[in-house]
Amino acid sequence: MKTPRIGIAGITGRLGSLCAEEAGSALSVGLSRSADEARNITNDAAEFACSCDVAIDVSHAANVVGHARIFADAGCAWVLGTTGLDATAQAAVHEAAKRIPVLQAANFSPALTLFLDLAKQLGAGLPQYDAEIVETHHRQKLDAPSGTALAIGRAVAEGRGVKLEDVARMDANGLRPDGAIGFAALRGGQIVGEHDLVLLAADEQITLSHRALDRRVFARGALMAARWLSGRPAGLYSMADALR
Ligand SMILES: NC(=O)C1=CN([C@@H]2O[C@H](COP(=O)(O)OP(=O)(O)OC[C@H]3O[C@@H](n4cnc5c(N)ncnc54)[C@H](OP(=O)(O)O)[C@@H]3O)[C@@H](O)[C@H]2O)C=CC1
Ligand SMILES: O=C(O)C1=N[C@H](C(=O)O)C[C@H](O)C1
Repeated sequence: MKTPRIGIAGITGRLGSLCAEEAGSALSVGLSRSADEARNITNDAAEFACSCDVAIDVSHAANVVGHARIFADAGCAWVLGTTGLDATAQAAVHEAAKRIPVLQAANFSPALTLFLDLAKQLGAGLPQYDAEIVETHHRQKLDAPSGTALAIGRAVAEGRGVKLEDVARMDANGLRPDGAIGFAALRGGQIVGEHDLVLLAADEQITLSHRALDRRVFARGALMAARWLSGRPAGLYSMADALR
């Protein structure tokens, strides 16, 4: 099978630039708000989508609705790692997945992908324990809580047979309701990404921790996902699907 041509949306960014390095000769095009012909970077999403077989999108949530339509029209596969999506953007992702293969992952790390399974198990096995999710990221990060923290929360909620939207506690003011899943976000320095899931009872607590030590772990995961996704049927896939 031929190597897919890889495009990177957000190619000038912290993660996008590492994805470009990892893609090597498979990199066919980049997308940025500032075109740079010498580096084969366009600012036209439609031109971008026609110049690659699979787009790795690590840009900004504000672009997701537009990318969903443009990538689906062009028929290019979409690896979506951008976080901070609102309900409208998420709905656009679901619509696009009816027409093209889409792999959406808030975190491309293989270990973090397994963490989500463990979080679901812990949620199911310890339904009465207070669940708290603490994440820490570099000072430049725009969205909070992180997409990964929300994915961990969704996994715990799924294990408990509830919807995260019904039990999420974003603000610790007031008495903690039973069954709440709490979130706390810290921002500072150049922390690549830290996530802790803590389950607390009166007589014990358990903490599941993940530390991304090098942002390259995400870039490598994104490239693996892109190679896996290219040529698949339309549908919405996860990192877990790619790692199976
Ligand atoms: N799934 C995963 O494993 C990971 C996901 N992420 C997510 O990827 C995204 C990018 O992260 P990161 O690389 O750190 O961010 P950066 O800010 O470093 O890069 C994002 C790039 O997107 C471009 N961009 C396009 N539109 C906008 C906009 N409206 N506002 C700001 N930037 C825009 C910018 O490039 P230009 O100015 O050239 O257009 C910018 O360089 C985030 O959503 C982050 O949470 C991050 C790490 C891991
Ligand atoms: O913005 C980041 O840096 C990261 N974003 C992702 C998220 O929001 O979960 C993944 C990782 O934690 C790094």
